[in-house]
Amino acid sequence: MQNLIDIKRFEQLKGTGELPSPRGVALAIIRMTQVEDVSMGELARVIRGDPAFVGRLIKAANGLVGHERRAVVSVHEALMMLGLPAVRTMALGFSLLSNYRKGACTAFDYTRYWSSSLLMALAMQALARPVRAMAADEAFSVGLLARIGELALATLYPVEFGRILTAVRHSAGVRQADLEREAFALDHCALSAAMLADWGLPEIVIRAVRHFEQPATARLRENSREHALVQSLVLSRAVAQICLAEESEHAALMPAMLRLAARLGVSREHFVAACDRVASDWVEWGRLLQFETHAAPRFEMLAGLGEQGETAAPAAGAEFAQAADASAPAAPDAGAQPGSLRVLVLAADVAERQRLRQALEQDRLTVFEADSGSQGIEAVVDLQPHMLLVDWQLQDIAGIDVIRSLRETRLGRTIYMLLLIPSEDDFLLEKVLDAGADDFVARPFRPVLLASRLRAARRMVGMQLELEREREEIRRFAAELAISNRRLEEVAMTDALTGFPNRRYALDRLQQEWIAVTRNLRPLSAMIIDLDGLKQLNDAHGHDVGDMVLRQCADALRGVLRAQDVICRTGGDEFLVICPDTDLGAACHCAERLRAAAEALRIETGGPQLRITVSIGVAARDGRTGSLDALIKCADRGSYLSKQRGRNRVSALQREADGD
Ligand SMILES: Nc1nc2c(ncn2[C@@H]2O[C@H](COP(=O)(O)OP(=O)(O)OP(=O)(O)O)[C@@H](O)[C@H]2O)c(=O)[nH]1
Repeated sequence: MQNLIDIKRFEQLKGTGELPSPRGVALAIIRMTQVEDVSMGELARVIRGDPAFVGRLIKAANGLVGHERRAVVSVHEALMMLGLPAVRTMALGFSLLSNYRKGACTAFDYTRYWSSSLLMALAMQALARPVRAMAADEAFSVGLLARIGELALATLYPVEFGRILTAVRHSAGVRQADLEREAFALDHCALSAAMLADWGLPEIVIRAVRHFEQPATARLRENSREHALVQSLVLSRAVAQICLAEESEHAALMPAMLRLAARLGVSREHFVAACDRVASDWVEWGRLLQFETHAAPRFEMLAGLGEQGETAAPAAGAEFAQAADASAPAAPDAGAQPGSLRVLVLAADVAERQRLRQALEQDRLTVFEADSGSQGIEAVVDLQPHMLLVDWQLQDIAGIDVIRSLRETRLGRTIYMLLLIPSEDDFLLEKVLDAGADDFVARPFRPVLLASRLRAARRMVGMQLELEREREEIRRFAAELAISNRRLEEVAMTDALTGFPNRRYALDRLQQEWIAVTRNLRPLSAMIIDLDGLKQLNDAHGHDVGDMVLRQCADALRGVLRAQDVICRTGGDEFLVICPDTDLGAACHCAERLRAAAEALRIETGGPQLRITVSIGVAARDGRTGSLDALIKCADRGSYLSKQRGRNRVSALQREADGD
């Protein structure tokens, strides 16, 4: 991760407390789903607290079911269908969507941003099954959040980011990411990736989000899952762009999209049907989220145009055309086999290319063509073929020079290269070997000979792919180990009853906050919350009921907590709340809200309805609390004082000492 994003810079931005972040019920859902043993029943109960989220969750689950099965109608079913990780990320996405629909950056079109993100979410979901880069349930949220860095920049730097957007709009050739790096020391792609990493999304997703706007820079292996994920994002972005584009631009955008889909192994028929479904789902989602969605294009019709319009220029400003390369060499028809090997034929003569294509296709290879060296090298980067068949002389350059320069690149070293030579002459053969070709085919070109050469090529490519698969297995294994280590760490830091971070986490976190505020002289407060009379409740109703009281009280406190505060369970009936960037007055105000929430709570036990109150002590970092220990003790004494004064109240020793 270190070389993907500048962690230090991200921490600075995070430290401002102004990065888009989830709130309220969504925050509660996210915290709950971080705990492995959270029950579906508990989760469903919290989710029902947000009727808007209920609707969106059920709708997303129905998007997965497709039309073959009975529709999902309850929260419980939706949870079973989607699973915890997907629900978690979905809560995150929808919470951001609800809370950041408007903002201060006047040049940033918030509605269009979310409309486009929603389209990407739907397209990712539709592509997940045929492409198999990731589970469809998670794909939705990945699409929704893939460009969150832009929203973050609009939120953090409304004026400066607005200026950049305006500059990009008015001057062709200026790249948004370059200007962002100049102004903010990181661009929106890096920021999106850092935010997703911070929210705990899997590493493969983070890397894909980091690179999908400039896939060529990522240098990914063609058959890897990561490559498929990046390309799915590129394609989903293209679907979003075409849905939002003017009608006059549709025909120009379609061919590149169809080519990309074919390269991902998605047949034309399947892709067009998926796009039409995305377009109609988008309109429905628009209604649910109260977004304006205009009539989406009819993909069926555009696909027809795409067949005739392969050479049409991309529309001005169409970002996708840059990523998908509208001038890519002629791709095969939808017949491209998802698992078949790709061979790129570089030959100047059209008739010869045609003959080679026939022979290669008979051998079940997927054939791409180009006629010049420069076009060929671009095509190699774009298509990453398994084999290359290069003619002795191309339009602009000798075949051996193409091979030689490709062999100097990492990508070129993995391709099996055959050179077509004019005759089987010793001098030529020496040159072939010198240039780094793996084999040759001499003229006059004989299909039987080519077939035997291809057999050797297949064996070599097969061995190489096998090796890569093994490497990928090892990488995946290492990643799984890292994830399970992380889970263990999380479990060790989490209180099982409430799902809150535990005492160990609280002290670590408080220590970090203490160091941070000492450095930048910002306020910091803490509070100790102690439940009143839990022993009596335990004695009267049993320990199980005592547990219910603890859990429901914890939920109530979490429900009214501000987004930046962290609540932890530090003892049997004791909680610690860390309030960064908060002075004593503001902390007392929060404490009062927490106290009132506990008092208003009616605890359902399945038997009698119970009530509980809490005693709170508040302390802020100042000259009198010169150490972390002193801060905690001061808050603790405050809570003791609240008990002494009759419970159900908030006390702050520092405020009393100041006579407030
Ligand atoms: N049900 C349940 N009870 C717990 C848990 N942890 C601690 N307790 C109980 O909480 C009670 C705390 O008792 P005390 O410290 O006397 O506090 P209290 O009864 O809340 O009374 P005051 O704090 O004086 O208002 C004890 O009876 C503990 O057994 C738990 O996880 N579940």
